[in-house]
Parts: sequence; C-alpha cells; structure tokens
Amino acid sequence: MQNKPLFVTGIGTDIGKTLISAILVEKLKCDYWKPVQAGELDNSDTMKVQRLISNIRSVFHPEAYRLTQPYSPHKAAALDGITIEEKTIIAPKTDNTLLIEGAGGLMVPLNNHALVIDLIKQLNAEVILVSQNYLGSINHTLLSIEALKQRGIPVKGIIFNGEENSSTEDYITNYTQVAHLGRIPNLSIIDKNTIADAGKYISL
Ligand SMILES: Nc1ncnc2c1ncn2[C@@H]1O[C@H](COP(=O)(O)OP(=O)(O)OP(=O)(O)O)[C@@H](O)[C@H]1O
Ligand SMILES: C[C@H](N)[C@H](N)CCCCCC(=O)O
Ligand SMILES: [Mg+2]
Repeated sequence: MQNKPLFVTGIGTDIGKTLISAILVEKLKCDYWKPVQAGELDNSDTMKVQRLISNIRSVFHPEAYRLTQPYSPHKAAALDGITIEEKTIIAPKTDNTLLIEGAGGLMVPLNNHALVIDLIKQLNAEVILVSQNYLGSINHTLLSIEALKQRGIPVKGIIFNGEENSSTEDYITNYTQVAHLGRIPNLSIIDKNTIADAGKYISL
C-alpha cells in the first residue's frame, strides 16, 4: 500500500517549510506538490525546491492554484477574482511518496470556510511540523499540535529550524509527546550540496 502523503506545515509563514521540504525531497527522493502558491509565480516554492535537489526520481506536480498576489490564499484568490474550491484540490497520482507543502501555517484560510488544516484532513495526510526557536515559538508550536490532535490528524513529528534551544525543544517534545525529527542549523550557503548534506540532521 502507498504511504500517506507527508504534509509539511509550519508554525507560521516564512518558517522554513520550503527549505526543509527541499531537504526532505532530496533525502527521501519523494515527489513534491504545493497545491496553493500565492505570489512569486516567477520564483515559486516548486521552482525553489526543484533548483535545490539533485536526484532524478522526484517529480514536481503542478499547483492546483497559482495566485498572483503574496497574501493569505483567501485574499490572494479574491484579488485574482476567483474563489478557491477546496474540494477540487485532489492529490496527484504517483507511485512515490508525495510531499505536500502548505501555505503559511495551519489556520490560514483558503476561502471563507476552509483552512489549510481542513485541506490536510481532506488529503488524508500525515503532518511534519516545522518550528523555529524564537520567543513565542513554544506557544505557536503547542497551539499547532493541539489543533492537529483535536482533528485527529496524524503527526509524524516536528523539525526545528535554525538556532538550537534545547530547553524549548525539550519542553515541546515532552508536553506534546510528538517525535523530534531533528534540527536544521542556519545554513550560510543554500545550494544542492548543503541541502543534500542537511539530510543527515533529520531522522526519517
Ligand atoms: N535553516 C536555514 N538556514 C538559512 N536560511 C534559512 C533557513 N531556513 C529558512 N531559511 C530562509 O528563510 C526564508 C524563509 O524560508 P522558507 O521560504 O523555507 O519559508 P516558508 O515557510 O516556506 O515560507 P512560505 O510560508 O512563504 O511558504 C528563505 O529565504 C530561506 O532560504
Ligand atoms: C504569501 C506567503 N508567502 C504565504 N504563502 C501565505 C501566508 C499567509 C499567512 C496568513 C496569516 O496567517 O495571516
Ligand atoms: Mg514555502
């Protein structure tokens, strides 16, 4: 039986989902899909991951929605004169594991009733949550895990991104009992070599 898709979400926007998706795609040689891209259409997350990986097995699936403006998807869609219909977002068929990257964090609206977290449930995916150590990140991480647990969404684990803070990481893993899958340090160079090498920081 095929694995459940892996859904890479974060405790907020700009938290490192794309960078960590690239590391995971290269490590697992899995496929990549960003269902909703808002803004940066000439340098989309799909293009960024494509540029950073070296293996030839991974397939990059086209986005379901390509919105021109860099805002929350519900607003970006409205500015483009459309409404996102979440039920039409169907995972692409593949024999490989599919890694899906969300937009922003879990409670980001797709339209006036569906949030990213609803899409995760609809796609029957398992979550990898990207957290970052900053003052306030414990709260954002615990709230994210709480929302996932409440909806019965399986969580494969948390990947911490950036500066180490063992006290924060220990608190989060002890409180939530969610697996700590690793921590990616701040990379001074981001290229195919450092992305392939960074796979060593993740236990999967
Ligand atoms: N570990 C890291 N070392 C160095 N730079 C990083 C690291 N993690 C993220 N960055 C940089 O931080 C920025 C934001 O990261 P990224 O694009 O991965 O965030 P995101 O969560 O995917 O954002 P979005 O919500 O827009 O999809 C990028 O410029 C990225 O290169
Ligand atoms: C445009 C940006 N890079 C993301 N794709 C969308 C982030 C939406 C955040 C909405 C919010 O939480 O307020
Ligand atoms: Mg991204």
